[in-house]
Amino acid sequence: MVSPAERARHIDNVFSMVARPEAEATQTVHPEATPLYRSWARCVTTHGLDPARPTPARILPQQQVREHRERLDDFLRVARSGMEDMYSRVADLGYMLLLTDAAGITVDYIGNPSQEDELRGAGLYLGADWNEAHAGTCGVGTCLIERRPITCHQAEHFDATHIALTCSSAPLFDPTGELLAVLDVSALRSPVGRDSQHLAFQLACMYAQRIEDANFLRHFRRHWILRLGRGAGLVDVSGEVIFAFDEDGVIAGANSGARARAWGMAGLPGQSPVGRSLFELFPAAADGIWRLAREGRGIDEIVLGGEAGRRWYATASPPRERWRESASALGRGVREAVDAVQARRVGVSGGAASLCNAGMSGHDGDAMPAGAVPRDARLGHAGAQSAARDDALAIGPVAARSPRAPQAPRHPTLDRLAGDDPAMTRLVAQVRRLASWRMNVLVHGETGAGKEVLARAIHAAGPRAERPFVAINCAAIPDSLIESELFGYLPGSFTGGRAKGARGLIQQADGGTLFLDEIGDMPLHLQTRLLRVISEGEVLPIGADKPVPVDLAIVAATHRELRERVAAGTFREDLYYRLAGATLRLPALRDRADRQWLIAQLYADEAAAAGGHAGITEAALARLLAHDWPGNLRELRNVLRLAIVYSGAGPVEAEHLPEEVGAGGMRSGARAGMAGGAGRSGVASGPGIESDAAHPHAPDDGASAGASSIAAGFAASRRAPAAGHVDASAVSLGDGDVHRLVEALRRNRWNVSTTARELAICRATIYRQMKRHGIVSPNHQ
Ligand SMILES: Nc1ncnc2c1ncn2[C@@H]1O[C@H](COP(=O)(O)OP(=O)(O)OP(=O)(O)O)[C@@H](O)[C@H]1O
Repeated sequence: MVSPAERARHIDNVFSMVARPEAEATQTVHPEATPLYRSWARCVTTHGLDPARPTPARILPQQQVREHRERLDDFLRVARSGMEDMYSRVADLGYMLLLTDAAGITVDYIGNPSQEDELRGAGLYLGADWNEAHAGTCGVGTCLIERRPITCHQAEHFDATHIALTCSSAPLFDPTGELLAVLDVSALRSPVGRDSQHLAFQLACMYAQRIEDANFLRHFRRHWILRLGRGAGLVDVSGEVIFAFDEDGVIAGANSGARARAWGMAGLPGQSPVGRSLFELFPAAADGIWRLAREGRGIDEIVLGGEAGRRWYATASPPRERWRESASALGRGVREAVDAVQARRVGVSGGAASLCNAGMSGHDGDAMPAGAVPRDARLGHAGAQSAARDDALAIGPVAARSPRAPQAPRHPTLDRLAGDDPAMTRLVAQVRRLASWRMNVLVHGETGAGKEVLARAIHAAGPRAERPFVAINCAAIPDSLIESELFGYLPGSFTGGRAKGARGLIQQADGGTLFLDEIGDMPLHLQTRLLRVISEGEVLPIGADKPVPVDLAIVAATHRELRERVAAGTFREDLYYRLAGATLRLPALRDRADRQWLIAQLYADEAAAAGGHAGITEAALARLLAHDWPGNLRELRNVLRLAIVYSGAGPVEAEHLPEEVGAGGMRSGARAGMAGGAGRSGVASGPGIESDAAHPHAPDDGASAGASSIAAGFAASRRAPAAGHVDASAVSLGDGDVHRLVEALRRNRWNVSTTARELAICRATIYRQMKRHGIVSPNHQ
């Protein structure tokens, strides 16, 4: 209990400190407590709080607490297991734990049930509001503002009702770097000395990091993971630095440690590493990282190049989710499949592996492009594989003796982009003509159709090939960071910036190509600044008063219909015309006549990376050709990669493919027809003259209308909303994402949790999207 005399002393102290100049006041306190005294000043001047007028704990009603909890969704489950573990270590010391969201509302708590009344009275309870504006200076509220761990011990609280408490709080960030929650360890009673809380503070930091990393790994469960640490012993379980990357080595996510250190480690100026290639960041370690990732080996020591060539220990692991999902779908042990591949890789003789090699012997063991193997050799190989297997090979084996040397992924050049698809051939021919001109290019195409691959090929084919290619995903960078990422900033121009300032991505692309992916998602105010960059040829970093000249070729890409966005007023028309010097439309994979060629190309790539493989049977190829590939080339690559693993030493057979591949999904053209022509291909010389006549290979709307039951469902929904159908008036049918969402919901019988897991987004997002687009489950109509 706090005595009246202690209260009075505290109130006097707060008033006298707040009345003094900040520099003078903070000199009198523990250096780690200075943010708390800044908070006292804010409480008086900004929040209008009075330490003499106690504010009782504000506990939100259950319904509101539920809403706050729902917004955090799966994260809460991850956090809960971390909290339970932490609580088991601190319960005996009289501590309890709170988890608040970014608004300071307590969304979870664990405390001693026998103290419940006392904890509730002190606000250490579910639903309590610890936002500084309400509760005054406190661990959670001040941590939310400072965005760093903090201890608020006893009389460092602002409100006299809290001065018996001690609280240590640490922030948790989501995978994009947005503040998500605060983990707090508090006690009703504690020794007077602040140092007594040192261990509680360290535990809060450690568990916050663990929970954050667990959430990061859950979020990126479909990505490859690279962990780096300074000590070999711990890196496997708790890398200080974690990157998630895709099959091309492009970084999709970086944990707090990686965001803070990536560029220091690489010896380059500070920017978000997201969207960069790991191999661009750490060229010296590229081979080592790739080998670790591919071969799933244990911990390796690598030299990254930056930080004066310091050594780091690294582990890399393959995507967790894809393996698990497919393992259960195919009813087969992952271990067994991986072992088979590894046996082949290390050249285990005997059994299927040697038979596979024997079948290849007439070809000197060289890696052959898939599909280039003579027919009789393929049949001979298939016969050697298994007498019981009567399915002939449609795509031949890739030699086991010449695995692709571990290396950074290669980007296909223009001549590798098209087989005999007339629209793609025409597109490539036109890109060749465009490449030597200084013209901005806008690429339309569905997700995974190869927009970035095309952008890189354009860059590589032009006079800027030796200069930088800088890619930025406008949708992946949080709004709060995109401006500084793009334009850079001068020292001290915003809170949280680096002391030395940083060059923006635009400046880094000077002389080369800037690839702006998902340009349709760029916020309007940044569109205005980008327009200036393009029209004036100069960039104004944040905090600068003089612009810096830049020479850029810009390739922008989007899966949205930008012209619709212009019409809706969400995309600047003048910027659209600046970007669309030439507009290229990449066809969807299902619309391409060279599908088989592409399957062979990607298979050859994947098989070589796996150290050789035995080919693809005709039955499997038939399924691959029949599939409608909503995820386009990215999906194809993933399916082939996994099939190679599952098929072990034998060829890929139909059973090695995920169930949905070629199992009678929507047929070619249907989805593209509904998606407002996103699947059309061709090139127009300017945005104004694009028309269907310019796209002889555009899908025929008539043919697509009745194509499948799902398409028919959509057609019906245009006429009258029906059970399980979208209210078409509320939906932009040009938006492929909406279709994908509805399809996923249907596939999962409108189970939002299962759909959320499948699409790797949180349930709250799905509910939001359903509401926004008027998607109603049949159960609720
Ligand atoms: N022509 C190609 N040859 C080989 N692989 C390709 C080709 N085009 C695309 N890919 C593969 O498909 C994947 C997706 O390609 P890319 O990232 O260029 O697609 P995107 O259209 O930019 O996707 P998003 O819309 O999601 O940004 C790449 O990782 C690459 O492996």
